Amino acid sequence: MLNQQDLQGIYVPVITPFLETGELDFLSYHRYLKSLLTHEIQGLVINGTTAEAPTVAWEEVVQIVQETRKGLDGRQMPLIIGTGTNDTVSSIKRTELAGQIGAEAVMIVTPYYSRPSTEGIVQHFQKVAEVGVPIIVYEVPSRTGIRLPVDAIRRIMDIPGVIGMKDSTSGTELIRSLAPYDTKPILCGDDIHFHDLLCHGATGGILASANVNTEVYIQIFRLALQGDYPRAEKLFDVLKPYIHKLFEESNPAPLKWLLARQGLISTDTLRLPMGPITDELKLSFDKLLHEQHEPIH
Ligand SMILES: O=C(O)C1=N[C@H](C(=O)O)C[C@H](O)C1
Repeated sequence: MLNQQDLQGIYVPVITPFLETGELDFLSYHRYLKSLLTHEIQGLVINGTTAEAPTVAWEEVVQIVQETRKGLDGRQMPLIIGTGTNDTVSSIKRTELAGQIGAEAVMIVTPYYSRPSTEGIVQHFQKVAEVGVPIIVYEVPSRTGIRLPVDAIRRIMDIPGVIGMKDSTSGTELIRSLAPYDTKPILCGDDIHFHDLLCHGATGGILASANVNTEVYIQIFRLALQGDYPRAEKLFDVLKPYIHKLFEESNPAPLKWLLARQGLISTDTLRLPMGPITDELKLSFDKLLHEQHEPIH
């Protein structure tokens, strides 16, 4: 099981490759995973936003975990599984099941859609934490429609079993508000703010864009760890145009297109209501890739 000290470095949220028919494509998954695992990443996040969690059934998540372990071939690497929903009971059930299949931690998103009260949200995290699998709180207002007040985040972070947070709040306001307190580790979950958050004490990131240029992300993290933020920023500036393109349309559609273009997955198929990127983005992404260098796997 993960603890607070483990929340350091680059965690990569994996995609879920599909065949054109919409079924899971494990041939592609293994090719993609093999390439990813050539890097010294800290761990993998399965069933996150990047994995299209809303359209992947739990039975499929179990299969993906099994295939991931096969791909790891004995290598020790933490697997974090996304088990948060907007229903406390189902989040508890999924967290129990994730624990049974060996999740080292789970990622629990702020419950969305039903607009629960702050009190209800704190209780949601308390109940899920009682399962006993370490929790990474995932705060992503742009997707959930809720921005938790700092007090509530502090209460949630204080829950035993919560080991840290993935901050996707688009900026440094939250991390700066938490800085005066002895808070648990914060991982950046908003790719374009990775360097900014490192400067404010983030201990790493869970970054969809680190599926490509992975080595550069690792270097940026290492430079920040040494306190060399200017060099880290120089490297990060190189990544910015890619990050902008990867998030110009909903993640993970641009990422899947890019991985398919690189031959790592066989198609860029997404499950509806998600769909492929527009021709305009394909053209402008191609232009970027020709002007700059192709990303490093
Ligand atoms: O799946 C994830 O984990 C991530 N999802 C975010 C999103 O798509 O909103 C982006 C972040 O890079 C990681």
